[in-house]
Amino acid sequence: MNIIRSARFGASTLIPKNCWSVVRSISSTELTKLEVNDKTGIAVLTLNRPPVNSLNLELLTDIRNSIKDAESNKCRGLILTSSSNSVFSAGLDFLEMYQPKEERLKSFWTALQSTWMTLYGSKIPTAAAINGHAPAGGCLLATSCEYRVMLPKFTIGLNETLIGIVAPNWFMNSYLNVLPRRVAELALTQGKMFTTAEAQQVGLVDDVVNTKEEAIAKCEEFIGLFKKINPYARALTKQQFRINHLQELEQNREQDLQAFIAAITNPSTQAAMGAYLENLKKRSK
Ligand SMILES: CCCCCCCC/C=C\CC(=O)SCCNC(=O)CCNC(=O)[C@H](O)C(C)(C)COP(=O)(O)OP(=O)(O)OC[C@H]1O[C@@H](n2cnc3c(N)ncnc32)[C@H](O)[C@@H]1OP(=O)(O)O
Repeated sequence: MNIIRSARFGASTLIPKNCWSVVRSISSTELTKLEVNDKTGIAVLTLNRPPVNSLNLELLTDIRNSIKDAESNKCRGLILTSSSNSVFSAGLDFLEMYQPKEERLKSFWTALQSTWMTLYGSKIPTAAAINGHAPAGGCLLATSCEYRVMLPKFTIGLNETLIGIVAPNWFMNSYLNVLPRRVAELALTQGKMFTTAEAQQVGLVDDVVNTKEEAIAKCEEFIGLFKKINPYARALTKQQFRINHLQELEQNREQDLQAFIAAITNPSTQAAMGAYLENLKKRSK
């Protein structure tokens, strides 16, 4: 086969010459698809864990690997979106946290920490095309990006207090990176889920559009703003804004893990989570 190398996005990428297409798959798993537009160099990472993209150990691991793949392929930016028409991500998978096995619980939280650090600290521009509901961990993914655009009539927010759990510092820091302190405090203490319109009003999302295609185009527009900016200067500037939050978790990973295990395995948390889950199941019937 006639193979050429893509000099633009990394020398290791092999492209069959006769099948050159604008959108090319970089990597894909059962749960995620990472595609790059060869014209723009912008990658789209689609979460694909039906029905609601709840974040379990495997999905978190695939998301982290995909971000690394986008970086190592020298993509010019990364857009996160969902294959669902109604849910961006339902947040952490309750089945990982309800009546858990300790070893799996540890791996799960460690994967979440790593995924967050990789996304929040990514050197390339990141954007979220929020084409569905984004509660809790879904909101964390979105707020870890640099730009958010959302479709109408969905909801987004950190609703942990409603479930009887406390969002860790780094969840709060991601929120505080986009929301004024008072708005964040009020929202977090109430477990508020913002409608799309409310989210735009408080600045939780930057833009609202009607379709997923428009959302991706808006994200591309945002990433395009950096076309003429030196990527090294851009990355270091972003890092200076985020380094304290990243270091705070990096230096306290073990304590954070132990705090999570203690909080989740506490009988009252398990009872609250069980009741929440039951309610969720009832609602979905
Ligand atoms: C260091 C200090 C201590 C740390 C403490 C822990 C901190 C971290 C804690 C939490 C972060 C989280 O992310 S917890 C997850 C929070 N997520 C939610 O509350 C969302 C719940 N889901 C919904 O509201 C809705 O499902 C939806 C709006 C996202 C979509 O609604 P829709 O009507 O489209 O779908 P259904 O409700 O019918 O759901 C379909 C199906 O999926 C199951 N489901 C939904 N969400 C989850 C989930 N997060 N995990 C696992 N499963 C989920 C739902 O039960 C349905 O299942 P069945 O079809 O089997 O009934």
